[in-house]
Amino acid sequence: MMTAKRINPDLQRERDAATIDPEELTRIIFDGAKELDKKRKLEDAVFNDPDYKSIPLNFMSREEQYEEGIRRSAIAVTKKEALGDLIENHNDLISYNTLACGIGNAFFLHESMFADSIKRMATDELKQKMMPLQQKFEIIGTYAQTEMGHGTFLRGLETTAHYDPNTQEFVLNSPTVTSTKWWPGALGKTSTHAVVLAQLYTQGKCHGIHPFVVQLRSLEDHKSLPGITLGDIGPKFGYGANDNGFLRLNNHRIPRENMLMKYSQVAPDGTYTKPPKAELTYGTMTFIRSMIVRASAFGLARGTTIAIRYSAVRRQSEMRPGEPEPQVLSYPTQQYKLFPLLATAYAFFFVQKKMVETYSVVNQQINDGDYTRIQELHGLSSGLKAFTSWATNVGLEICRMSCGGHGYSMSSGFPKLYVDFTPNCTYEGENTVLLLQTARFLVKSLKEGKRGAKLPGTVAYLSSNVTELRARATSAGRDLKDPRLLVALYKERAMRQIMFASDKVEAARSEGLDLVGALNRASVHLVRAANAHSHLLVVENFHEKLQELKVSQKLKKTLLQLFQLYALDGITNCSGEFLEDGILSGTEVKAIRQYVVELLPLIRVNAVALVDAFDFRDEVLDSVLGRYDGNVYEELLKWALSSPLNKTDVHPSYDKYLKPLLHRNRSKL
Ligand SMILES: CCCCCCCCCCCCCC(=O)SCCNC(=O)CCNC(=O)[C@H](O)C(C)(C)COP(=O)(O)OP(=O)(O)OC[C@H]1O[C@@H](n2cnc3c(N)ncnc32)[C@H](O)[C@@H]1OP(=O)(O)O
Ligand SMILES: Cc1cc2nc3c(=O)[nH]c(=O)nc-3n(C[C@H](O)[C@H](O)[C@H](O)COP(=O)(O)OP(=O)(O)OC[C@H]3O[C@@H](n4cnc5c(N)ncnc54)[C@H](O)[C@@H]3O)c2cc1C
Repeated sequence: MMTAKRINPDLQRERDAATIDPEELTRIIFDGAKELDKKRKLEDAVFNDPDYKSIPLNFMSREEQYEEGIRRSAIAVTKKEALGDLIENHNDLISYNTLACGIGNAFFLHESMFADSIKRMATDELKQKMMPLQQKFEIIGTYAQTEMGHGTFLRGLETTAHYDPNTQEFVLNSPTVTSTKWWPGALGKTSTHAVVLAQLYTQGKCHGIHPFVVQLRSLEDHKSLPGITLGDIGPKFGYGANDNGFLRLNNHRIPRENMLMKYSQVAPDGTYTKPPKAELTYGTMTFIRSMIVRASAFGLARGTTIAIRYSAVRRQSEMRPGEPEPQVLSYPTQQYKLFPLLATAYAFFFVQKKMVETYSVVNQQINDGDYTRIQELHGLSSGLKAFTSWATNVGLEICRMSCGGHGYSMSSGFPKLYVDFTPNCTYEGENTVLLLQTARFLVKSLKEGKRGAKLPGTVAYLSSNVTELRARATSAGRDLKDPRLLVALYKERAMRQIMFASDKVEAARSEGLDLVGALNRASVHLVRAANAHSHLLVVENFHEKLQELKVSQKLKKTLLQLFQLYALDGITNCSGEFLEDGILSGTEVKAIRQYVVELLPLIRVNAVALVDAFDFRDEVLDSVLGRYDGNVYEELLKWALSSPLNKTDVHPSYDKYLKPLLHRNRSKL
């Protein structure tokens, strides 16, 4: 990671003063020395390969970005084969693709949602036919669910698949403008196939949305097939290299076997068999939601790395005449902007591990036909996806602004980081909608808990009552920095928010509203409750990790400080919810505000080491401000000089427009 170049002395001083060894922490983040070694070898394989060099994305047109994305994605597939053991699991594959494809992985959906849908929901016969083609990249697939008119409300999708028993085919149609599939990644120009979600009609009855494998383009010349109209939806906020697309189907026929029929079936004569659980169709979305928690951790880690390194290098404002200008990292207000986000990034790293573990356990149970934990997984993944992606989205903007003017330059890396991250709040389930799903599960769990039912792990606390929770908090003592007390406080806050929202639902019900109407009337409270619950899970999990980790005393102390900062700062940001039921007194909230300020200089000692521990190579960070060597100013100048506008001293527009303007009165003189 370290280059032979001179390290900026301010940054070097920060590293020399650190009390922790960042490498010890890096090994924890990346699941041990072996995995870390693999990650670094993968990075070497990509960054030492000249085929993966591109000119900066910011200097390319959209068409050039798309072509470059395809070029890199295609060579990544072939080069991957030579990497052997370096790609052992799904995480390795994602890491490799992210590195290799750089500006945009054209095959993300091919290897995730398309492959997962088939593995999860196809019959064995269809799997045997499709999976080798998918794995060998003889076809390219995507996931076409969202339509122009509906993304959230899946039951409202309008694409139809009518079964024709005479030919044993489904006939697919886009009956309205709003039924046009719209947004799916790699749909416009790249994919040859898609898993298409459509309303299934057989024997004159609609059975709701079901997934079908549909071929879109010829495997000979890549032309779209008859009955298929495809295209790119145009430039977006970000993701310039990706061809998010539209699709219209006009009497397009596919064989009956192309329906994903593991759980629900249409027999050759058209007889329909429903799935054991309708939600099984939604499993692929749950899988990606759990991955977005990981993306949130990495996104915030990247933003804080840039902002904290740059803040150590940047000096601004003589405090007293003649004194050296301080590093901006020395200002408490700068620390207050950045260190809670740094602590949040660590909290998210730990919770994403928990999310992935829970996902794989429950997913295995589902594969084995045990559906008892589907709802818990849905509540957990929806809540954590929304909670973490929103926090990262907000955090990245704070990081950018903390870099002053240079944060606004593309060279900072923030514009691309932000525009590519922010759709995590929208795709794979819009965040408000997902928190409402979590809340629905919480309200139900609270009710069941009151009836004495045994509740699953993440909501087990809802079978207690607030008096018990308060007693537990009291027995933890009243040291407001004690992790056990902090977890107990968050638990009571979540419980009370859930109770409050549930009471509002009940009140609306008693006024005669049906459940849906009552949930809608109480929805603002429900979102708050789901947020409080997800916040608790992050805090509680961080605390558990602190207890489990076998690390040096110095690192333990630093992680404890990060935990305290995360938990205490979280309280100050939502203090109303802790005050309104007397969970904390006004005096205690004021004390907590002061503790947050007191933690800042303690974290400062290790701030640079803590971001170094995220182990982003400069090529990955792609930021002049966040460089490991801190040589920001020299590189800013180089970056500007490489701008195409600076290719010539006099731009052609001078002769076209400026000269006629400037010289227009000359003849008159
Ligand atoms: C480093 C890592 C990199 C990673 C990078 C990532 C990049 C990613 C790139 C990605 C590119 C982007 C790719 C894309 O964007 S792909 C498109 C993604 N689209 C969406 O996510 C659509 C969001 N909408 C829905 O999911 C549903 O329609 C919702 C959930 C809103 C409502 O649904 P619906 O109106 O039908 O139903 P209902 O509310 O009456 O509820 C009915 C019942 O169903 C249960 N239920 C609902 N859902 C689930 C579930 N999943 N598991 C288990 N259960 C579930 C629910 O609890 C309820 O149960 P009950 O209460 O009745 O018992
Ligand atoms: C970059 C990107 C990539 C994408 N890739 C894919 C892909 O590969 N495949 C695919 O199928 N789709 C894809 N999508 C589509 C994406 O999944 C949807 O946009 C997303 O699910 C949100 O749905 P929507 O656009 O209908 O939003 P809407 O539901 O229209 O949301 C608009 C507003 O309405 C609110 N709202 C909606 N319903 C409710 C409710 N019930 N209660 C309260 N508030 C509500 C929302 O909170 C939001 O504020 C992609 C989108 C983007 C931006």
